[in-house]
Amino acid sequence: MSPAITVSGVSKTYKSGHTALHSVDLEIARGEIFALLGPNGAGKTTLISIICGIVNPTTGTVLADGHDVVRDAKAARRKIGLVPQELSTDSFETVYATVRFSRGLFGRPPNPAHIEKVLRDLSLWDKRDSKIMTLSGGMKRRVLIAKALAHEPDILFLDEPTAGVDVTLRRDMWDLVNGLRAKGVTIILTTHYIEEAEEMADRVGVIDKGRLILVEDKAVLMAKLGKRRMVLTLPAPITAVPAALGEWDLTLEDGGRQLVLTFDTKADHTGIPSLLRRMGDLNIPIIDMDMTRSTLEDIFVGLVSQGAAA
Ligand SMILES: Nc1ncnc2c1ncn2[C@@H]1O[C@H](COP(=O)(O)OP(=O)(O)OP(=O)(O)O)[C@@H](O)[C@H]1O
Repeated sequence: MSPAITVSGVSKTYKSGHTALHSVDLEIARGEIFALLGPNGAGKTTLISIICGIVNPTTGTVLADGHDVVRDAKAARRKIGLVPQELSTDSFETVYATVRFSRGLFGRPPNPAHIEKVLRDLSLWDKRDSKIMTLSGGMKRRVLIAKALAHEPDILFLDEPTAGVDVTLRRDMWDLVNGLRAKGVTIILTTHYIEEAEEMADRVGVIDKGRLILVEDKAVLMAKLGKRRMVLTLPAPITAVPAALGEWDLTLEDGGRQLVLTFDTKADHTGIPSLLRRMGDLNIPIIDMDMTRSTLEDIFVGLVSQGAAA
């Protein structure tokens, strides 16, 4: 089966001369939930806008469900729903009319049962006759999602779905994403929130300064995330890890002054109590003990700052 999205060699230089994307390649499988992480200005919105056919790439091609988003724009767009960051117009229309109209835009026949389901799923049914301009920010955000789902897209883009939203909407959003996942909808979300990627994504991509610098299964990243370090500071440096401590995953750092144990927090045994007992038996003194953890955030910040140094 062909991928849901194929991005090949996509670059974007705006009229201002600023290059927002440098030759991005990315494949997204059907039914996958893909989180695109990156700092402000990294190029996330530009990439999404190109895939959705709103912005033209300077070079490269994008296929959505096999349709070229520039040459075969109409067919590609029918497959795609986009939840943008902001509601661009404060409409006098009602919620129901707005969402129904969105469906019509994509040439889909009317389906009141589907519109009702979408509005109910998003707790908007009671507000169906309200004018958009009278709604709270959170409710407007729900309308954006309803509009994107009105034409039953196979691929849904969520651009910063939970930036600045309250906890209830955030939870509803996660439930909604899980419901769509169960139906086989492909979901691509951009986010600043690492925990959001951890909660929802199958795969994570990190974009920095217009370059996709990492694409990885979340499980692999979480395995890295699960690593912890216990740092034992010794009163005097040693030249090698003592042979009697060979059964633990130990390394020497800080010129032999620190003995570092790396362990997996998810493992049944961290090895800490037995190591400390053995060191006591061997009369190896310790003057300080510290725990550090590598998180997805660390991995992300590390990658992005490496990019900054380059
Ligand atoms: N229409 C435009 N004309 C010129 N430059 C633009 C335009 N749109 C975006 N840019 C620039 O391109 C870069 C990438 O912007 P983009 O909005 O894609 O980043 P982002 O990762 O989505 O950031 P954020 O998280 O802040 O939304 C930024 O430096 C931005 O200023």
